[in-house]
Amino acid sequence: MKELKHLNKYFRKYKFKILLGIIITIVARLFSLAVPNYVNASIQVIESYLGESIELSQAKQTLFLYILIIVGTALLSALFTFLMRQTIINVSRYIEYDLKNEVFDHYQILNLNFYKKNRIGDLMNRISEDINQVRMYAGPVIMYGMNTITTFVCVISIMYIKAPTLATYTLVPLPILSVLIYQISKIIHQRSTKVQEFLSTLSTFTQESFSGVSVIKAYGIEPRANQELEALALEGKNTSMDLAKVNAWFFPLMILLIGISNIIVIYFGGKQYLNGEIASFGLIAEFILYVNMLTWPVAIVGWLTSIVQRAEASQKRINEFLKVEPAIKNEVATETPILGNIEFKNVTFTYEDTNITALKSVSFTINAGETIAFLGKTGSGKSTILDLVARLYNVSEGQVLIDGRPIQELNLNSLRQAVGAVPQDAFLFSDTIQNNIRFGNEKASFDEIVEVAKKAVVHENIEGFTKKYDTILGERGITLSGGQKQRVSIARALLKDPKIYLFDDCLSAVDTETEEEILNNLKKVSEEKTTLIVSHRVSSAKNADRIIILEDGEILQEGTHEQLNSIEGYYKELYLNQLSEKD
Ligand SMILES: Nc1ncnc2c1ncn2[C@@H]1O[C@H](COP(=O)(O)OP(=O)(O)OP(=O)(O)O)[C@@H](O)[C@H]1O
Repeated sequence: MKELKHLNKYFRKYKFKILLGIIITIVARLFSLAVPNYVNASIQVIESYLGESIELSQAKQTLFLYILIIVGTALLSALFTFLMRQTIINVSRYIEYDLKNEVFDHYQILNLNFYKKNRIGDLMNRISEDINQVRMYAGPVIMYGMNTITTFVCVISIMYIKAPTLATYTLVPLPILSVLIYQISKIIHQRSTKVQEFLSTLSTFTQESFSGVSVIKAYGIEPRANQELEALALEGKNTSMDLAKVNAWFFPLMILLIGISNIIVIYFGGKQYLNGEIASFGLIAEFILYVNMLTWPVAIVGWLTSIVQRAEASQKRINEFLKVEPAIKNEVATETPILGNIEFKNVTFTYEDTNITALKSVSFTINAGETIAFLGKTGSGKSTILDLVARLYNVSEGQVLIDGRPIQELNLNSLRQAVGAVPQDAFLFSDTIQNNIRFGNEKASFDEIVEVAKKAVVHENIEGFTKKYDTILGERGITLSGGQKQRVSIARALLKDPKIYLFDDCLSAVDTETEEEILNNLKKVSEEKTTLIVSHRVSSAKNADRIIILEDGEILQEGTHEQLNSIEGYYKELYLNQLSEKD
């Protein structure tokens, strides 16, 4: 129960609702307790009439009254049972909502390394399936737990007050039932965990097959994919059958034990009645009803125990992530305006997960308003520089300074607001094109969106779609070409109108003519902005104020196009190569 303590703050938050729920539960049970008593009383009325101690009309009148009481209390009990669910189950839904928000908010502040270390499926599972298990603890366990305790205390007390010997005989099978159900619940739990794990494997497999369907088809490996799925499905069938077998024992066992208890009541009750130890056989009927009232709570004890165990395991998984401290924290409460001067002072950066040192003692200065291009072979550290400017990671050694201040002394929000990043793999949401661009500035008008789309040279493409800017993208809609995606992503950054632009190889899928047009537009837009362009093409870099060539995380060359072109080296070679390719 150590892990579940995390929920105490929520229990405190909803304490009045929970208290009300508990009171309602007790009231509901008390009303239901009236039924067996009046069934007994009704039988006694019939006994009295048969014994000729009361008249028929009097018997009818009393019976009518008792039946009204039985129906009335049953209805009231049903009403309060409904209210019980409405209060306690609602509280569990509130707690589920709060916990989901807490976990999601925490996910949001964790940095990219966390997402590298953990699989998306696992993150999704913890925020959905695990929280659902925990909800079962916060709702049904409290509700059925209270119900069980109230029923137990009241029913057993009444039974002992009315007929202690018969009560003892009647209750004997119940602990056996409880232990058996607990054992079965445990096996059910183990086997359903296996089924859950299997379902997770199956959904990962199918999701990958659907996402990679074009590769599967292109390589003609459908039969292999089918075989793999068949093997998985067979395993799934076996695990599900194992679960079904043990599930099949649950209800027959309960019915058997209820039956045994009923027989005990009838046998011993009947004997006692014949011996004159109990006054009326109405009491036997009353006890049969009590036994039936007790059976479900007894059976449920095992079920509740397994829910608590499952919730504890799930909360442990949730707590593991909640305990992860964000590596990048906002340490400055007040906003810090940003002008756009950037300085790298002997920056060394090693990726934690791969231990790759992507940058080795890199130093350069970029003045606000300058455009700098970064070129170099793949893996030379270009994208890493952009990530460090946006403080997606903290540097390992050295310092990144923005406007002369260490980057960690800036308000993180102000920094991220000041940066307009266009990543290498443009990510677009399953939404309209318009909303995808508006992501850069929620308040932008439609005209402003069109204007940036024109600058990113994607307006005409968008106009070509039937629904134009309302075209839905992604899984539910059309798939844009790589170049179109990149340009929508550029439009999004332009709409943000930031102080610093970070363009990470974002024209790689665009033909050179369009590239030129976009670069000309960008030049106008980014005149007063600090612009960092990462590219593999000289055409994207040649107009920059300065070009930095990286190799293996170190600066190899630095200068203007003319300067670098006048000396032998990587840049000139690349320029000549690309020039001849163009010709
Ligand atoms: N998120 C990451 N986790 C671990 N290692 C990384 C990560 N991103 C990059 N690396 C490694 O760091 C090195 C530099 O990568 P980076 O992406 O900065 O290079 P790049 O010059 O932008 O390459 P490209 O031109 O192919 O985009 C590479 O060796 C890469 O494998």
